[in-house]
Amino acid sequence: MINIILNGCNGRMGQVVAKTAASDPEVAIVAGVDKFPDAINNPFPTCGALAQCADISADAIIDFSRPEALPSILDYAKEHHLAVVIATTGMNDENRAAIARAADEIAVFTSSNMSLGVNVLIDLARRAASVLGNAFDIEIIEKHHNQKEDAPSGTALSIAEAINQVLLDRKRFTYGRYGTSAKRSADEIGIHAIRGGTMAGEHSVILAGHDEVLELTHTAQSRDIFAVGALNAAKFIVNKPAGLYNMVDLMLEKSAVTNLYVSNEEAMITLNAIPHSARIIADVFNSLADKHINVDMISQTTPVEGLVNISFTIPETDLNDAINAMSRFKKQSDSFRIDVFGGISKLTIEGSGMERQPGIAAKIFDVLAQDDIRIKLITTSETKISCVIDREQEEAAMTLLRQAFNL
Ligand SMILES: NC(=O)C1=CN([C@@H]2O[C@H](COP(=O)(O)OP(=O)(O)OC[C@H]3O[C@@H](n4cnc5c(N)ncnc54)[C@H](OP(=O)(O)O)[C@@H]3O)[C@@H](O)[C@H]2O)C=CC1
Ligand SMILES: O=C(O)C1=N[C@H](C(=O)O)C[C@H](O)C1
Repeated sequence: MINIILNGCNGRMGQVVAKTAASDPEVAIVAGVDKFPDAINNPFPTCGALAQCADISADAIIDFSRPEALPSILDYAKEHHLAVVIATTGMNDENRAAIARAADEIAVFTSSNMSLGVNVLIDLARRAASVLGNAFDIEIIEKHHNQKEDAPSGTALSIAEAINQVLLDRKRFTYGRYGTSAKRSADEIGIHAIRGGTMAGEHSVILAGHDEVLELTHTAQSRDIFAVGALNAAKFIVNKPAGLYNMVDLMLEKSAVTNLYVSNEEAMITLNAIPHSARIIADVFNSLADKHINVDMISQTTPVEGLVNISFTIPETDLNDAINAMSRFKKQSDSFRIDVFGGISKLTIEGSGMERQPGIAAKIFDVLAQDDIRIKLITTSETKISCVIDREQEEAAMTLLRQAFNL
């Protein structure tokens, strides 16, 4: 259970976060803070200032209030070693510097938009700008309810900053456009704020070129998405080391491992003590290719006294042909030996966030060690780790890995 102090609890977002938390068994709002604490009868103690929460035991603070609240939040969190989720927008450079300093001591999560969709929009906008950004005009339009205090929205600024990053900071931001000499120049990103009614939030990125327009839009259909995102952020940073975290970190952790699958139609061959010669090694794989044998995993040891071991997997049905093809290399060294492993399974653990998430391989080794499941061959790429194990241990390995990675 994660115990949360909710700053700005009586506001629009504060109330939605409190309601969302009430139906989430993993979190509890243990206290709220707002300027006028008695304005709403909350189902948790509500104080007029964070300092009055001193006797309340908590793990994290979630803040949906005003930038003015920031210094007291950071001071309180540092003093009580709490993680902080800052969702409040309209922060100035001084606020951002204070957040960066606090992140040396505590875990701080910031995002101008806690929804998953907007963070994907930012990624898409960045990609579109990297291809079109110097030839197309880029404009951002945001629409919000008539009670919003800051303009443009924090999200619109995050989108503009992300786009400008890929354009090497070559664009300046133009806020609205008015007048008789308002013709657009090429070095602008236009940012426009619309206010009205109860709109929860809409952000569009327009890339306008000659005779074509690409428009990317995200619409928040309720505030629930921000509340769910903020609670997920709290779950994510509690117990994390001090540092600055954001939605990309959260999404990467979630996507670190997304797939686990097994294939058991392969066999493995190890060529022991083959000369470390580029020509001979090329010939090994040419002889397999000549017999139309599809090689999957390949791993080579570092050379010792001019010899290496090479292991590879092939379809089990091609095993005899492969052994025959390899026997011609017997004369290449006195100690040359072919080891053949049938009855193997290849486990593949996959996830697009893997390359930026340390500890995945360690976790796999740890998990398999619980049942003394020994890896015979391992290969990795940015998004995959494949391990060959004995087929009779396949079921146990799959169960352990599924549990460990919640798959
Ligand atoms: N990152 C995200 O995903 C999202 C961020 N936001 C941001 O969250 C913030 C709040 O939005 P919203 O809930 O709509 O705004 P509201 O004005 O409805 O709520 C803010 C609440 O905080 C109170 N407050 C003001 N100052 C303090 C303080 N120093 N300490 C504690 N409470 C204080 C306000 O009181 P009073 O009204 O009396 O001043 C109000 O009750 C905004 O900056 C908004 O842009 C909003 C949605 C999503
Ligand atoms: O004030 C709001 O309502 C919102 N504020 C955030 C912002 O400024 O970007 C996020 C969301 O769009 C709603």
